[in-house]
Amino acid sequence: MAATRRLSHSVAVITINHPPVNALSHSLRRSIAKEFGDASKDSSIEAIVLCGANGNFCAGADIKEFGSSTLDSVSLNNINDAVERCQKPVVAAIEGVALGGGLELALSCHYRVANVQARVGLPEVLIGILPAAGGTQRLPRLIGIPAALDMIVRGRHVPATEALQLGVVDEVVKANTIDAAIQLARKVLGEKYNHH
Ligand SMILES: CCC/C=C/C(=O)SCCNC(=O)CCNC(=O)[C@H](O)C(C)(C)COP(=O)([O-])OP(=O)([O-])OC[C@H]1O[C@@H](n2cnc3c(N)ncnc32)[C@H](O)[C@@H]1OP(=O)([O-])[O-]
Repeated sequence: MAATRRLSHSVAVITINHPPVNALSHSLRRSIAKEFGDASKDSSIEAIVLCGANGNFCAGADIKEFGSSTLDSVSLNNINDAVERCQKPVVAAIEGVALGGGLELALSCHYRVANVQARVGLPEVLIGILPAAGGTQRLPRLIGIPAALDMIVRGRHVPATEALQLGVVDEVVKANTIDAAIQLARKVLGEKYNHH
């Protein structure tokens, strides 16, 4: 399991890979933090796209690690704060599911592009916990308190088209989600240069 990085023009594409659903295990979090940190510092990189392998963005915390005493040296909160603070535009490309900590990671990105088949949600309540990696702050900020509360207390999976209407995602595409995210990043960069 690892996050890998490739370059498309000046956009770094970081792929989260932990089959089958890219659950955020301790070692995956370390790997994301490393790749993201390196991309943030690399002066040849102007924007970053975060995406998932295996047809999914990320199904959240690794349930198989719940109750284990692994020292949490790289918390998802640390990663999310670094993503949000990044000086370069960061775009999430969401295929499959972005659930729980996976959606919280996507919410920390500056923009979100979703495949039309994707689903997003905060299902924590269904397993007796609350979103704890920024979702209870970032989601209401993005879509307002009533809509965010509805998602948080019901834990339902919201289809991409509804997520677009609610404002959880910025764009929905039928195919080539990662390419669309790269395009969006390049468009944002173009706007930045046009304003200077
Ligand atoms: C870090 C900060 C705090 C964050 C907290 C959270 O994120 S809380 C929220 C945490 N997230 C959730 O509560 C989401 C819970 N997951 C789901 O809702 C569904 O599994 C699904 C929609 C992701 C896929 O549905 P589907 O019908 O297409 O497939 P399926 O259900 O048959 O699963 C396929 C395989 O994936 C495995 N696996 C799945 N999720 C996890 C996971 N999180 N972990 C590990 N493994 C996971 C599953 O065991 C199975 O493995 P197996 O047995 O083949 O070796």
